[in-house]
Order: sequence, then structure tokens, then C-alpha cells
Amino acid sequence: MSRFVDKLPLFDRRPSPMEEAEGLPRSGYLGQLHHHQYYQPHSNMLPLEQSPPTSTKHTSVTLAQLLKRVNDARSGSSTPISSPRYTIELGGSKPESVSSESDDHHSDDGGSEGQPRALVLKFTDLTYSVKQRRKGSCLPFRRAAADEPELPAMRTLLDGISGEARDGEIMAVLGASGSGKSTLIDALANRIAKESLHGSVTINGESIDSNLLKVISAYVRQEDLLYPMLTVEETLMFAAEFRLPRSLPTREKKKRVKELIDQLGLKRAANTIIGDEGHRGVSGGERRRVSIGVDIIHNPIMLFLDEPTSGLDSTSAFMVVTVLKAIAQSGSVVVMSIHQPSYRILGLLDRLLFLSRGKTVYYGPPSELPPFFLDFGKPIPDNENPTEFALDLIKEMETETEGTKRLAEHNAAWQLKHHGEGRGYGGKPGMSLKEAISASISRGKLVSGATDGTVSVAASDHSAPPPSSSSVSKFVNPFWIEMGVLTRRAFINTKRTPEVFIIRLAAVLVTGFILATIFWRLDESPKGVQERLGFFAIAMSTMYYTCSDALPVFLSERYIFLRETAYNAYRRSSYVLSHTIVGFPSLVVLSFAFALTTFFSVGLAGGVNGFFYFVAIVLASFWAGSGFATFLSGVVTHVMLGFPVVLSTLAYFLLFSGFFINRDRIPRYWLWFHYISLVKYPYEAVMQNEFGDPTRCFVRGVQMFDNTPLAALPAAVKVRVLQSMSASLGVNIGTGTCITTGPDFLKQQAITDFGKWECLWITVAWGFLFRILFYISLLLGSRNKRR
Ligand SMILES: Nc1ncnc2c1ncn2[C@@H]1O[C@H](COP(=O)(O)OP(=O)(O)OP(=O)(O)O)[C@@H](O)[C@H]1O
Repeated sequence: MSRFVDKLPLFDRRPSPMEEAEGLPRSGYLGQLHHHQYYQPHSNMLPLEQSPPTSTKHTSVTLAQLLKRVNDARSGSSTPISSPRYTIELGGSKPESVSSESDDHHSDDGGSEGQPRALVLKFTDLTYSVKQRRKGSCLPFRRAAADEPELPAMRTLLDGISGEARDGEIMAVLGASGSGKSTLIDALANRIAKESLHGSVTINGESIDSNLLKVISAYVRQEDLLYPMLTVEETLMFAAEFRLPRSLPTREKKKRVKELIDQLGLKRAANTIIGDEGHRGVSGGERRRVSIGVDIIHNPIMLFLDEPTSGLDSTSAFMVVTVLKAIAQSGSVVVMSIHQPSYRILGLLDRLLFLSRGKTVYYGPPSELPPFFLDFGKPIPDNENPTEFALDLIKEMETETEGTKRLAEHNAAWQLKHHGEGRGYGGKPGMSLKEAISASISRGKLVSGATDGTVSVAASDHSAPPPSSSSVSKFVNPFWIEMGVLTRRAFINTKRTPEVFIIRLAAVLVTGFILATIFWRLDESPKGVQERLGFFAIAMSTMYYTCSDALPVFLSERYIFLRETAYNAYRRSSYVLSHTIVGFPSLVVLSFAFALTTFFSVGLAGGVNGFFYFVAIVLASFWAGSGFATFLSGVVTHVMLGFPVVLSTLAYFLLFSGFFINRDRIPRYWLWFHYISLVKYPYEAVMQNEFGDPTRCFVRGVQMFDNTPLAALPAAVKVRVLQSMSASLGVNIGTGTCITTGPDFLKQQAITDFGKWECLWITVAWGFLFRILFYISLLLGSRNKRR
């Protein structure tokens, strides 16, 4: 572990000036690891392994003053060291200096409470209720059973929760399953719609602009949402490209990824793919750590995590919380929910908030748990993990009729008695929000969306202008860089799942082969004409059917997309465009494959030009069809919903295309469907490509009796019928006279609306339209807030 901790770049592992000056061993995290003493009053500081906790205030002041003196002496000036330095505090550590200004404040006070902080996230009286539906209440005829308890219309998930989280510390939210932990984290991370959440959440006393919060914060979800075919390193590198400032050179981004891989203990898995059900990849614990890594890559100023340690073994969980602690100590506010912290993890937590059915039943440092429960009349037995004890007691009380009401009241009284009205532990911010963010950037925090100037200047210059929502751009990268990164990622994903394309190609080739053998070398007789019609109708609708595999593509990555766009990793338009670009070459290959297997074997007209037009219209059909399936994938939430919709809609498109019933025979009130049928346009296009030539004749002389009851007559009889017909009509119709040319046939089929090129462009336009609709569905459908 010590080797692992030594590698943590976020910790200042250099010997502190005081250590150097006094020849003391290194302070830092190890000192804390070796001293799991939770029952010290939380204001105590244990700065060094050997230091007895005498007068905390005295120790801290002396340390701070000494540090300042040594710093001054070493630098030969009074300029403060800009990198963060930490003293180790029981139950947490805190930055000694955020700026020269805050240094002074720290010197004045020394205790962890009541000090001015760089960042204070304060939440007051947070209350959130949701409408509650009784099972089956949507059925008007359902009657509640006599013994069924009447449920209230609203359910309160958070009930007047107050507290604060501060930079340098980890605040942990604890409670039984369903107590409201995730809901509280969502409320703090601005993931609940304003109109639904009552109470206030402020940072340094100011309510924060949603876009600015997205830039300075990160939210780690409970679920792992990762691309299965990317390796651990690639996953983190893409996260770095989306979250680190664009002014940071790629070399630095790579370095940061390597550091994070080391910190999270992922070195051995770095080149392994994430994996899924079908592909063996990293272990569940490693995947969890990668998920966390993706969101902490930029060392965010505000970090919210929903059960980051769930599913991890105790060593990995400790490793993760250690990294979180390092992030906190580099000047971030870290809020996380956790089920049952081990002893070691508890030593890294600074502030605990226990919830029971949406109410606070304990709020304070771990060190106050024993006196709190002693005062409540339930002393924590020696050697028992205090959080385990608290959770067990809470669970037990929840089963009683009164619930945890008494404990909640005890907590309220405790807060009032020990921490006064404000319940804020006195950690007042020493600067405004903008100044605090600016100071964070100065200390090396990478505010992803900050403009080039702000970041580069801020990294070295304390006088850098503080960023605001106006000086921080919404997106990290410009459009074309996003496009490049997304295209590269989509390309890698596609390349690593060749089976998807191979199956599609196989489906097209098999269909082409079957059609080629069935419609082999069609002649120009009326029968051949009918068969051509059948070939075109089935060919064009097959194009669309094979496109339905585009449906699961977005559905499978929908939640990754939602996670990434929640923090403005990229524009939705870049996503749509990059996926279109990556998918297009495969459409071209499929079009050629289908055209080559069918065009010549069926004996279609037009020679080389006709062939390329045929390729173009097949490609346009694939383009429109995949656009349609992609659009649906943005609207439906599950593939099981999507497939029936795609398949039935395509069946209707075929029905109204003009093949089964021509336009003139379609009832007027259904005519609109004929015009929105995706199959109509490519069908009419290939028909015109085939029958557009007026010099080609498809019905000559007695062939006019084909497909009629007279077809069965002997040829000589048909010739006589033809002669008598021409005599009675007074026209000369011989056996070689052309009765129906191609254009005549098109007229009979009511294919007169558009020319063949118009049909091609309309099909292409459909493809664009569906992609625009897909984009709109992403805009409207990817709200990340609870209502
Ligand atoms: N939209 C909703 N409608 C009704 N109840 C809801 C809704 N959302 C959440 N809940 C309920 O609110 C309670 C708190 O949910 P929350 O996810 O915050 O719990 P949790 O403490 O994070 O649980 P866990 O530890 O199991 O993740 C749960 O009982 C849940 O069923």
C-alpha cells in the first residue's frame, strides 16, 4: 500500500518543510493510515505520526506559522507556495493554504471548524416529494381492497435535509437501502428539477449556474456505463479528451491517464477491454474503478458519487476512497453515498450524514458518533464499527411503530446544542464562488470548459481573472475536435465488433443470392415485367428491413450518451454526425454487394449507367432506412419496443408504396401515407431506371393476351383474335407491333409523380430528415434531471 500511496500525485508526498526542518518522518497520508483513531474529537489534528494530540489549536498554529516561515526562508520571499500542502487531521485533512488570504485565516484559527474555507457547499431544508401511484391505479375499474392501506398521494423522499460539505473533506451519506441517499446526492448535484426540489443548495453562499456546475463538477453514477470494446486505457483517454482542457497537450493528458490508472490500481488491466456478456473483459471491481476514473479524470472541484464502492472488495474500496480523499485534499468538495464503510474507509471520511426514510438522523464527524449515541442512551460498544452500529440501530428502529422519529429529534437537538442554529459547523467560505473557482484553477484544478486563456494563465498566475459561466465555455472542445474524437471512438468500437457488419453483409448477400436465383435473367415478356415489379418491391423493402439493425446501436449506448452529455462532454450534433460518418462506408459496401449479386443476374436494364444508378438508389435506401431506425432508437427506450415499431412501419410503407395497389386506387384518405412511404421513392426510382426507355417494348402483338384468360388459347387462335381486333378497330396491329413501351407501363402503374433523379434525391432527403429528427429527439429526450 505504501508503494501505491507513494505514487499518488495528488498528494503532496514531498517532505513538508517542517519535516525537513526538524528531521521528522514524512507526514502525508500514510501517517493517517497508520492511525485509525476515530473517537478523537474531530477538531483534533494529528499532524505527524509522532505528534501527540496535545493542544490541537496550538499545534496547528505552530505548524502553519512554521511552514510559512520555512517557505519564506526557502523561497527567499514572502510569496506563498501555490501548490496545496496538507496537515493530517483525524477523520480528514485539509489544505493549509488555498491562497495567502486563506492562509492567514487558518493561522488565526487552527481548528477545522469555524475556519474560512475555499469552497463550502451548503444545503438547507432540502425537501423533495414525488407523486405516488397505487398499484393498478391507472385502471379505472380497479377497486382498492378493504384491507389495503390508503397511500398518501405524495411521497417525501427528502425531508428538510440541511448540512454542508467543504473542500478538503469527504462528506458521506449513509443509510439503509431506500433511505434516500441517491436522492440526496442527486439533489446536491443539481439533478433534480428546480421546481420539484424545495430548499436551497449554494456554493459559497451563491446559487450556481447549471452550466458552470457541469464544468466544475462530476457525478459518478451507481451503474457502470462504459463502451465494452474499449480498453481501460482507451476509455480513460477518451474521458481525458472530453474533460480536460483543450489547452492541455496530449502528452499531459496521457500522463494524467497513466497516473489515474496507477492510483486506481488498474495497471494490469490497462490494456484489457472493458467487456460485456459476449466478450470477456475486466473484472467487475476493475470496471467500477474505471467508471469512477472516467468521472474524476479532471480532478473536479465538486465531486458527487453515488455508492462508488458498491461491488468492490475491501482493498479496492479503500483504494477508491483513498483517491477520492486525495481529490478532496487537493481542494475539492467530495460528497458520496456509501452503504457500510469499513474501519479503514471510515478513517478517510470527515463528515457523515445518516438518513432514515428521507430524514437526517445524524449529521457530524465520525468522531462525534460515540458521544451522540451515548447521549441517546445507546452507547456504541467498544471495538464495534460505529457506522455499522448506527446503521443496525437505525434499521431496528425503522421496524418499530415510531420509526426513527426519536433519533431524528435527538439529532436536531444535538445540532442545536453543539453547533448552534446554523448547523453549518462554522465553515464559512473565505471568498466568493468565482474567486474560489479561480483559486482552484490556480492550484492546478483543470476546469474543462475554461477558455484557453483562463486555464493557461490561471495555472501559473494567481491574478488570473475568476471564471464565470460567461468565461467558461459550455463545451471543452470545438465542434471539429469533438467530431474527430467521437469518430475515432465510434470507429474503434465498430472495428472491434466486425461480427455486426459481417452478419449484415451476409444477410444482404444471401438475400441478393436468393433474389438472383429466383429472378434469374428475366425476359421482356409481360410475365417478365410482372416479375421485375416483384423483384423491385422485394428488393427495396429488403433494404429497409436489413437496416433495422441500426436500432440497437444507439439503444445500447444510450445511457453512456446520457452520462457524457450530462456534463457537456460534447455536442449532440457532433455525436449524430460522427456516427453517421462512421456508419456510411459500410452502407456503401452493402449497396455494392447487393447490386453486384442482383443487377446482372436478374438482367436489369441500363448497362453500366443503369448499374451505378441502381447502386446509388440502393445506397439511398440504406441511408434512409438506417436513418429511420436510428431516429426510432432515439424515441423508444427499449429494443423490444423498437423492433415491432420498425417492422410494422416498414410493412405499411411497402403496402402503400404503389406495388400492391397503385396510387390511383389508394383511398383518398390514405393517400398521405403513400407519400410518406419510404419504399415509394426507391421503388419508383428503380422502376423508372428499368422502364424509362421509350425504345424498349414490353408487350408485342399477341403478348397482350398474357395475364388474361385468353393466354391459355393456342398461339394460332390468339393471332386470329388479334387480326379481327385490328380489323374492327381499323388499326394495323401485327404480331410484332409494340403495344406497351416502358413509359406506357410506368403510366399504368401510376408512376408519374417524380422523375428517377427526383426519387433518388427525395430518398436521400429522407435519410437527412430522420437524422435531424434523431438529433431533435436527443435534444428533447436527454434531460438528466428528476422531476
Ligand atoms: N419516482 C419515485 N417514485 C416513488 N418513489 C421513489 C421514486 N424515486 C425514488 N423513490 C423511492 O425513494 C426512496 C429513496 O430512493 P434512493 O434511491 O434515494 O435510496 P437509496 O438510499 O439510494 O437506496 P440504495 O442504497 O438501495 O441505492 C426509495 O424507497 C425509492 O423506492
